[in-house]
Amino acid sequence: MSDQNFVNVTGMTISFGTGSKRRQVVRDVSFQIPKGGAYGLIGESGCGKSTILRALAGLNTDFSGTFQFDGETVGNKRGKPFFSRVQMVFQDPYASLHPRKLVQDVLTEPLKVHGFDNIHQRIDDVLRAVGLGPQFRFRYPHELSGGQRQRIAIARALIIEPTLMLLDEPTSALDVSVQAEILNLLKTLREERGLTYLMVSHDLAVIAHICERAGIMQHGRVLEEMTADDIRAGRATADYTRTFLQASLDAIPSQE
Ligand SMILES: Nc1ncnc2c1ncn2[C@@H]1O[C@H](COP(=O)(O)OP(=O)(O)OP(=O)(O)O)[C@@H](O)[C@H]1O
Repeated sequence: MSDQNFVNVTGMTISFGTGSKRRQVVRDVSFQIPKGGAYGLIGESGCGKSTILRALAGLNTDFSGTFQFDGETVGNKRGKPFFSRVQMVFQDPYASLHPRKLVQDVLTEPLKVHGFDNIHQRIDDVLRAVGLGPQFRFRYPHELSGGQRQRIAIARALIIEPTLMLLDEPTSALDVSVQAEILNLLKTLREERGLTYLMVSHDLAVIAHICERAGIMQHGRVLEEMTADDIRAGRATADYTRTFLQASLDAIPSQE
């Protein structure tokens, strides 16, 4: 398979509940991401964005449709080789870091699981890569700001050198000024390491800053795909997208 389809999701449908309470929350969603590309899923709360990300990450394997990654169809069971290449960063850095673990331990764990050597060097390197010094090794999460915590969560994902990062609203729990710093960090890391991103957000400005293309979602469906330029220019085809864009356009910074 060519690099054009590093990630290829086809006809993904996800339901929750049983019997009369069964409800489809993701309906026939398809999208592709080239290697090194960044794709966004945007939509209002509850439209199914995180459910898609969780399914791709293997946190919910009960879906229909196919997920091909780097030329191979990913089955229901995700083994270690999959997680050494695909890592997820969650929305809330307060919830995602164990309160009683030193940063050093948080970063050592994935290295041990995936059999990496040179642990101390790798920790120093990844801390530098996310803009933190080696002294952060000996801090607990409660000694860190929200932005620093999210940098550690990104470092934890990055330290095993994945190729695909699944980013679930990685800045929405942060103050606005810190959001920009983390977005710029994600942008730099992607450029430096050739990472591929799938990012979920309800915020068009965030998506337009990071992604080249995005699917606009409503009620579990992708209504239309747009480029970041389309988003900035407010070029939408579907009525819902037009309204959604209009409400957010003022917040989108122009491309530098
Ligand atoms: N494990 C689950 N069991 C039942 N329903 C679920 C489950 N997970 C998600 N849902 C429902 O699926 C729908 C989509 O949720 P999802 O979290 O994917 O939305 P979202 O677009 O990411 O919104 P948000 O930004 O608020 O997280 C919601 O109605 C949610 O209540």
